Formats: sequence, C-alpha cells, structure tokens
Amino acid sequence: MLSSPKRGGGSAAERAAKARKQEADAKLVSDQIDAMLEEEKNNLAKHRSVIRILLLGQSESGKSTVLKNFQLMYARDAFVRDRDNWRGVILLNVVRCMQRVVEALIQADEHDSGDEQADEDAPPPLSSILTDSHRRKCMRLRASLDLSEKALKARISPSLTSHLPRSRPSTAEQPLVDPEAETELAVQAHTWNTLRLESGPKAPSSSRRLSALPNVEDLQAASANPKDPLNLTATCRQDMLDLWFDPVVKEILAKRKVRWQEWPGLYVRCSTSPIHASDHITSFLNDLDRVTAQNYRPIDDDVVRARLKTMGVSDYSFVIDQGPRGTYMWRVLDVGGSRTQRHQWMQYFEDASAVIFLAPLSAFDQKLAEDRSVNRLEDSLLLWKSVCASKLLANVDFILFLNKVDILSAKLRSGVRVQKYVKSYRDRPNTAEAAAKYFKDKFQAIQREYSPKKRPFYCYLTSVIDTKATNAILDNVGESLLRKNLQTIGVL
Ligand SMILES: Nc1nc2c(ncn2[C@@H]2O[C@H](COP(=O)(O)OP(=O)(O)OP(=O)(O)O)[C@@H](O)[C@H]2O)c(=O)[nH]1
Ligand SMILES: [Mg+2]
Repeated sequence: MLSSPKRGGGSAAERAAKARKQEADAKLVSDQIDAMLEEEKNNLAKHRSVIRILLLGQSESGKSTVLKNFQLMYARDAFVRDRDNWRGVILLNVVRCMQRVVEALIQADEHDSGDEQADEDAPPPLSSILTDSHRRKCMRLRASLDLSEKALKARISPSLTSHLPRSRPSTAEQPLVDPEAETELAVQAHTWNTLRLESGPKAPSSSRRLSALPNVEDLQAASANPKDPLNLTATCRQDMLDLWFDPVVKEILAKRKVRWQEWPGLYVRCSTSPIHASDHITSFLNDLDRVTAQNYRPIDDDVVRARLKTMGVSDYSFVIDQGPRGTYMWRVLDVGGSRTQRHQWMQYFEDASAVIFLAPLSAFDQKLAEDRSVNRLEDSLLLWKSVCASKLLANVDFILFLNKVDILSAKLRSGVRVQKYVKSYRDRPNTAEAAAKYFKDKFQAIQREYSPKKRPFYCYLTSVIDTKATNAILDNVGESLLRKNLQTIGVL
C-alpha cells in the first residue's frame, strides 16, 4: 500500500488545520489592514474635507438668503436661538416699506391733483380718490415712521449703516418713491459675523453676540415698555393697517406703478414649484398685524425674508457630523454684491471649492441701484461672464441659481412683458417657463464661451426663500461636492 507523501511533516489532518489557521491569520491581518486603511480614510476625510463655497452675485440676488438656508440646515439650534435678534431688522424692513407707501400717496396727492387737466374724458386724478382721512393718516405716519426708523437703527446696532442719501428732492423725472435708489440698511460683515451661527456641540457664547442687539430678555422687557423702539411701530400700527389694506391705496400704488411686490419681505407662496406658483403674494406688510404686535417674536420664514445688505465678506463654518463617515466642514463665504464691494471678491477665488452664483431673473425690468443706466439682468450676465472667465476659478465648479423665479412668475402674470425690456426675447411666450429657459440658455452660452477650461453646467431655477426646496437643492449640491472633494483627495 502506497503511503501518502509527507509534506512538511504531520498528518493530513494536522496540515489541513495548519492551513486553516494560516488562512485565518492572513484574513485577520488583511482585516486589520482594511480597518487601518478605513480609519486612515476617515481621518483623511475628517481633516481634509473642507468645502469652501463662495456665494457670488449682484446685490439683492439672494446670497445671504442662501446662507440662512445653510444655517437652517446645519445649525438649526443656533438659528432658532438667534431669531429674536432679527426683530429689529424686520421692523425696519416694515417701516421702510410703509414709508414708501406713504410717500407714494403724498406724491400722488401733490403731483396728480388734476390742476392742469383740460380733457373732460381723462380719468379722475388720483388725488380725488384720496380722502382727508387718508391724508391725516399719511401725515401722522410720515412723522412716526421717521421716528421709528431712527430709534430702531440706534437700538439695533451702531454697526448698522445706511447707504445712499435718503432725502432727495422730488422731481417729475426722479420720483420720491424710487425703491432701488432708497437708502438701504446694511451691516459690516465682520461685525455681523460675531453673530454667526455654528453647528456642533458648542453653542455660540453670548459674548460673541452684538451686545446692542436685543436678546430674549430684552424683548421681554420691551414688551412691557411701550416706549421701547421695538414697540414704536405698535403705536402707529392701526394707521399702517388701515392704509395698507385699503383698496384705494392699492389702486394708487398700481396706477403709479409702485412695484411693492419687489420690496424686501415679499414671499410668493406656492404649493409646488415656484415657477407654477399661483400668485398668492404675501409680504411683511400683509403680516403687519403679527409683526407689529408687542409680543412679536420672529419665526423662521420672517428671518429668511428679512433684508439686511452685506458689506464686506463674511466667513461662516458649519461642521457636519456624518457619524461613521466622519465629519466635514462647510465654509461658506457670503460677500457684499454691490459694485463697490466686488473688488474684494478676488482674494477668495484661489481657495474656493465651488461657486454658487445667484442671478435674480425677476430683475429683467429693473435698474441697478448703483448705476441707474444699467439693467440689473444685464449686470448679472456681465458679472457671470467675468466670473466664468477668471483664471483663478478655472478649476472650480460653478452652480448657477437662477433665483427669484417666484417673483418672475408673479410679475409676468401681472402683465409685465419680457420683450419690452429684453428686445432679443422677440415673440417668445411671456411665461415664466419660456423666460427662464431663454435666460438659462444665455447663461450657459456665456459659460461655454468664456470658461478657460471646459466645465459642466449646473443650473437650478430657485426661489431661495422657499427653504424646503432650497434645502433639497443644497443637499444635492453638497453631496456631489463632497463626493468630488473625496475623489480629489483619493478617499473614494
Ligand atoms: N421673493 C423672493 N425673495 C427673495 C428671493 N431670494 C432672496 N429674496 C429676498 O431678496 C432680498 C435680498 O436678498 P439678500 O439675500 O439679502 O441679497 P444679497 O445677495 O445678500 O444682497 P447683498 O448683501 O446686498 O449683496 C431679501 O429680502 C430676501 O428675502 C427669492 O427667491 N424670492
Ligand atoms: Mg447679503
């Protein structure tokens, strides 16, 4: 009988056991190496996944509103804690809007009195539909709103500044109510930055808040003190409500072509996509009753809608904990978008991972506040062109937000024609869908022509005050930027 050959000594059973042990050991080592690699990857991801987003676009394009969306998504607790700080700003928005209404009425009364009207068939002058009660309320409000404005500004913060001269003589060519040339409430980014919200376990310490801004205790004290600036609007509240909800006032605003729908605080409510919005327009003025109440406390939507112009550049960080996938950090840079602010942008180009560029489509019929000879959409296109052409941004992804489609939609439904302001629009349908497609193609063509290197065209039609929809978009954008970032550093 042939005996089986002995390899390395021991019985066949012993050899099989030894082989199994070797296999198990090898697997253990391999698992350990895998675990180490995994840990290394996670560590790498932890320490190197910093995604720097630069928010660019002209003034009032919605950059700071996108930032508020980031805060709502990634630093909700801090956002909620700081909501009360916005009360003064919101009231100032209300005061400024109401001042425009009052000035429009006074102007209608003074300049449209029908003195020179010879034609009997001409419609009655606007002044004839104003009653003495309207006039009394206007005069009372003119004084009390001015007072409220000053007191609120002083109360909110000495760091808040106003730009452009407020008092200008009224002439026929340059009407008093000229929303875009009005003074704007602004804030120096570095100062407001002390209020910035951070995610993660540490709450912003109270010492980092602007001491002059009201906090919850302040607000409680304010409720009890009718003389507090935060309550000044409550004293003229009834006059404001009477005027704003009076159909005669709305008629005069419409006839004088006062575009109150574009003022800060506007919100076009929509059930599905904003482009198909049924025009249910609401604004802080519609909410006068609520926001001027003595015990008013802002809700999320109020803060998102509040307008505070940015001066300078502010840098916000959000640490996102993804559990076993590690943490990563969003750094979001919000810049001032007016022309005098744009020279500061370039120093942030080199470090950017991505640019979110906002272009408000609803601005196709508006002039730039800084230069009344320039159409706002034209300015956005030129700005987009220079950003696309920048060599410093050659390797950076761009995400284009064609914003304010809710206002675009409402505007076109109200009868404003795109073709009147954009000749090349020709006889395309005057719908938000057609206009959005037309402008999107224009932006895409510019990107294709002027980018130093080919880059993908990522474009969204947005209404960034719609936080739910914006949340989904930012989630999507974030996921792909994170993926790309991890690929770049070799983690994926
Ligand atoms: N209806 C509507 N309002 C918007 C939208 N996006 C922004 N707004 C409002 O427009 C105003 C201006 O928005 P901001 O985010 O302050 O604009 P910005 O680009 O930061 O402007 P600067 O700080 O001057 O550069 C705010 O009152 C916002 O609530 C939008 O999609 N729809
Ligand atoms: Mg801003």
